[in-house]
This record gives sequence, C-alpha cells and structure tokens, in this order.
Amino acid sequence: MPMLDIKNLTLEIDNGSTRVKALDKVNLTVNSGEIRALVGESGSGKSLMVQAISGALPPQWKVTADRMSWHGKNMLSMTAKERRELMRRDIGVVFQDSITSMDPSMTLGQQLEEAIPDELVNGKWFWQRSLDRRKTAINTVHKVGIKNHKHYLNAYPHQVPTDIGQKFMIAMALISQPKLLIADDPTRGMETTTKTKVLKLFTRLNQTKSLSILFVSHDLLAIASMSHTMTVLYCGQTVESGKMKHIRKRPLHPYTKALIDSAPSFRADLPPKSVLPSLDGTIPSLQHVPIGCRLGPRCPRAQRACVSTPGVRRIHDHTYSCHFPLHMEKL
Ligand SMILES: Nc1ncnc2c1ncn2[C@@H]1O[C@H](COP(=O)(O)OP(=O)(O)OP(=O)(O)O)[C@@H](O)[C@H]1O
Repeated sequence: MPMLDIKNLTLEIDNGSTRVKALDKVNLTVNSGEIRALVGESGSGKSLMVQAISGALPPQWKVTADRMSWHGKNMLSMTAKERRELMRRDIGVVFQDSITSMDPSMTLGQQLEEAIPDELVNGKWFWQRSLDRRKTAINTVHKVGIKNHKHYLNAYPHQVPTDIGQKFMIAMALISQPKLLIADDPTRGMETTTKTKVLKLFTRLNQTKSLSILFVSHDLLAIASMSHTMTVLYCGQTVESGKMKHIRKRPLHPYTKALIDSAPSFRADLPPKSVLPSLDGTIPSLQHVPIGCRLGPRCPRAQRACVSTPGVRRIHDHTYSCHFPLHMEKL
C-alpha cells in the first residue's frame, strides 16, 4: 500500500465571479522509501498540489478526490486536529519561499526549537529539555549544511541570505523526523555547489533513514539522478507517471517528451549550440483552459479525439493519459 495515495483529486478555485478547475483529476502516489519527482513547467499546478496535500488552502477552495489517503486513512475525512497532527509528525513540507512566512519577531533558533515535537525531547527537568532542544536544533542545521550555527540560529528571518533561508526551511521540515518530506522547489535560488549538497543530503536521508520524498521541481537535471519515480503535470492534469528510468528512456506522452527534449542535460546526442526543441505556445491561464486534453492546442499529435479528456491508461506501473501516445509500437 502506498504511504500517500491520491486518486482523481480536483481543486476548484472560486474567485467570486468565476470558478476554475486548477487541478483536474490528478493522481499521485508516494511509496515508502521512494523519491518521487513531481515535474511540470511553471503554472502546471505543482505548488497547488503541495498545498492540497498539506491542507493549506483557503477554505472557499473546494478539494474533492476519489481517494486521498495516508497509510490507508482518508485524509479528507480527518478532523482539523488530526490533519494538523499528521502534518506535525509524519509529513514535513518545505513550501516555496516559505522563509517569508516565518515569524519576523523570533530568531530562527527559537522557531526551530519550538517546532521539535515534545515527544522527541529528552530530559526530566526544564533546563535539561531546553538544552536537548538546542542540541537537536544545532544537529539539524549542521545536517542541512549550515555550519555557522551560532550566528544563524540567533538571526531573524530577514537577516539571512536566500540560500541559508532555504536550508533553514529544510531543517524546519526535518526536525520532527517526518516519514515523508515534501519539498517544493527546495533548491530555488541556490548556487550550483549548494544545490548539489542539498540534493546529496536528500539522497542520503532517503538511503540511510528511509525518508520518502516528494520532490517538486521543474529542474529535470536536479531531479533525474536522485528520483526513483516521476509524475508529470501539465496545466493541472496528470499526463504521465512511472519509473524515472522508463519515462526518461521512453516517454509515452507528447508533453513529457517535449519536457525531456527541452532539457539540455537530457540530450547528450545534440551537437553543441543546437537549438533545443520546444512546444509552440505557452501554458494557458486557468480561465482559458481547452476542453478535453489541456495540451491539445500545443500538441503535435493532437487530433479530433483530443477534445475529450483521455482516461488513464496503464502499462505495468507506467500510466499515461493520451489518446495518441508515443512509442506504442515498441512496447
Ligand atoms: N492563489 C491563487 N489564486 C488563483 N490562481 C492561482 C493561485 N495560486 C495559483 N494559481 C494558479 O494555479 C495554476 C497553478 O499554479 P502553481 O503555483 O501550482 O504552479 P506551479 O506548477 O507550482 O508553478 P511554479 O513552478 O512556477 O511554482 C496557475 O495557473 C496559477 O496562476
């Protein structure tokens, strides 16, 4: 049984005058011990998916799903308290730009220590527990690669550079020793060496602590080497999902192929300075989504049938939603 299992999740955004389906029957699973990449170009709905899982959506937005479960337990029927408890203990989230949502009047150290669940703190007396909290906070910031802990734990959120802020948010998400870490573009704004270190940290935590990770990114190079599986979103719809090595070698959906073809790191066959292929047009706004397959107007393989939404098709553990998939003759 997957630890996180989401089937046909739909998110409707009501902005007063119009109601749009920002996520349309999205499927996503994360199995115990795996690193799953959630990819798609900007505006495809990745962050909304993260917010829907964490329950961090405005109350007027409507989330429905045939299934949304954590270890078999229905998340949509959980009370607010149960959901908070799940997010406090089992699922750690690094939101995009989340340092801006930190309390500006408390130091990073105070906020980190406060986030440690009571049951993970050792010691009988107040001073022992306080020392233990400090020790855990220091260990965790070291783990994410912040060396000068004295300086940064005593700093306020606005006083730290972006990359330290991002690393600190990863430390915040890890401090409760979650079973699943959801990281929404966690390496955004980091220079290459820092980025590599953070990715190595994720891989290490996955290998040594069996931490499952949902890694959200549009940086294919960053996710390709570390992820076991991949789910591709386009304009709020899941277009393809499966093992990273299978999708990379043989994408079935034209959008996945376009995404892979437009990543220079995936195209060792291209001579230097070649123009990278890309799909014409841009991702539509939510107010103007095409009916049926939302890729339709941009898709080189589109035909009349694409005005109806393709169902999910499955070949072993590889799923795709396309009326005219690629590579079918080779399967
Ligand atoms: N608060 C909001 N109100 C209305 N529409 C929103 C809101 N947040 C996101 N959207 C819309 O939902 C769609 C998906 O946005 P989302 O931020 O999830 O994309 P994303 O794939 O995470 O992009 P990026 O990689 O740039 O973060 C976009 O069309 C966006 O304009």
